[in-house]
Amino acid sequence: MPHYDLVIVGTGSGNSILDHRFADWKTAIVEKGVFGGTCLNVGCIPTKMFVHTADLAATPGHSARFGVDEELTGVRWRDIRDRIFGRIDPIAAGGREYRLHHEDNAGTTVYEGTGRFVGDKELAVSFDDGRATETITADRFVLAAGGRVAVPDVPGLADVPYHTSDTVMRLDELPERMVILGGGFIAAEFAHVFSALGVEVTVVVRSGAMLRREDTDISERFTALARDRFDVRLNTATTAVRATGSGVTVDLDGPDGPSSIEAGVLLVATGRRPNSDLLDVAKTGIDTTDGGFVRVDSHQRTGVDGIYALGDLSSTYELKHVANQEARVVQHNLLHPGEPIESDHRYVPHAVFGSPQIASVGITEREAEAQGLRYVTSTQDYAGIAYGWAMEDHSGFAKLIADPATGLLLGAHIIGPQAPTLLQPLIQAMSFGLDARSMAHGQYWIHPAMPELVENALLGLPLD
Ligand SMILES: Cc1cc2nc3c(=O)[nH]c(=O)nc-3n(C[C@H](O)[C@H](O)[C@H](O)COP(=O)(O)OP(=O)(O)OC[C@H]3O[C@@H](n4cnc5c(N)ncnc54)[C@H](O)[C@@H]3O)c2cc1C
Ligand SMILES: NC(=O)c1ccc[n+]([C@@H]2O[C@H](COP(=O)([O-])OP(=O)(O)OC[C@H]3O[C@@H](n4cnc5c(N)ncnc54)[C@H](O)[C@@H]3O)[C@@H](O)[C@H]2O)c1
Repeated sequence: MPHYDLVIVGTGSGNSILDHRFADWKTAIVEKGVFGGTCLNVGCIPTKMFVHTADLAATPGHSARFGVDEELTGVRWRDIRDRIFGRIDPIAAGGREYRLHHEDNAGTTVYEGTGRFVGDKELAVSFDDGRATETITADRFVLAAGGRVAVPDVPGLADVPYHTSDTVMRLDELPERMVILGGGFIAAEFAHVFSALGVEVTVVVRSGAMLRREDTDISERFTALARDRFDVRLNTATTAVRATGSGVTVDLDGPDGPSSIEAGVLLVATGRRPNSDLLDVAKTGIDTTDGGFVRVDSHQRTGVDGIYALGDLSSTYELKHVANQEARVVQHNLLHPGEPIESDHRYVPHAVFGSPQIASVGITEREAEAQGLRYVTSTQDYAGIAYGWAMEDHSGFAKLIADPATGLLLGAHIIGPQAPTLLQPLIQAMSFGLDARSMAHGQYWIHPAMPELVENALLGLPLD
């Protein structure tokens, strides 16, 4: 049975751990799918390439108010798709090739199969091509096996062809109509993408708002704007799904009673779940949460000596920048076990790249209330800053939540053009303990640029 110093399961963020400092280690990487994991192949990167393309396609729809009459004369879906994956697929293939054949990886064995624990630090790797299962052991493991799409229990769903974020970006043809189940990140981003490219989109949301985990003001504004663009069914249950003629019929039950929609494509976007069950982590003594996330401490250590976990397998954030940060922590702690460092989860931001964009860090007003904090808020509309006039923006805003005594920011939420870029200095302020007054007054703000949105929001905070 081959024994290693270190085995890494998963080539998403896990693939970034091995570098020249591990050259003397006997290492193995186990990957069941495409090298590079979710973000590169079916997540962040292709979706944002589609989002940017969708932004371009949507431009003629709102250019007339500037006195510029533009017309969208066509969308070449296959060209869009092939340009995007023509860029991504070679990167994944290059990553695989590097680990398999480059001299840097002379000490690394790549197992292109599925790992599953069968005993204490014993991992059985099975292969799709009929090769016999191999069992490997190691002193240390890094579990970076991510998560997968969670498919809801809807009657009939298992019997119809449906898509998920794993497959929908590789469609051969755009459908006339698409039904999206779910009102979260993926629904918000793909509704924008496909609607901008000419597909009639219906979004089915079981609660009363899209993106309801955002600050309520943000979620309400986003939902209102989404309803102007797509058919958004709120407070609606999906009761059944049936295959019909050219696609799928989705039976719904909402505030106006039962209804049905026929669509060429059904996209299921109702969340993801960690792969701890497929990896059978319990067999090596690893504990999981009720949601199936591998339990780790602040050093990314599981309860089993020498086994670390990171990313979507152990983190409820399910964000790439979190997985990457945790991978750096694990890398350090493998190399310097006597001086372990901790992951920093104090101010984890996220962004939703729909239209409009949303970016957020820290707590929402709802959370501030629930925690009984003394707080103040300030909201600045894009419409109130010069660049907002230039953009004719009438719906975006930045909302800040701060401690009135110290001026330290507790949360920052932006909805509107370039929201993630505008949020970054606020993340920096929170991370480095810069108070709102110092941030607003202690530097120049370029006039008349978009960051004046942030400056004015800071100045608007009614601090003590
Ligand atoms: C559509 C979509 C868009 C997204 N957009 C963003 C975004 O804009 N910004 C952002 O921050 N995050 C985004 N995310 C989330 C982000 O992709 C993930 O948080 C991140 O990729 C997680 O990285 P990871 O290394 O933990 O897991 P993954 O990248 O999922 O890697 C896990 C790897 O392990 C392999 N594996 C799993 N089980 C086994 C096994 N038993 N044996 C062997 N190999 C195994 C898998 O094949 C996979 O390659 C998006 C996700 C999706 C689905
Ligand atoms: N820009 C980004 O960072 C980005 C983009 C896409 C995805 N992601 C990551 O991928 C993860 C998955 O995205 P997602 O949109 O699938 O999940 P999500 O958790 O954001 O949204 C899931 C949606 O499905 C609904 N839902 C859940 N179960 C349901 C059921 N049984 N029936 C009907 N509706 C149900 C929820 O109420 C919610 O509206 C996200 O949590 C996020 O971390 C990130």
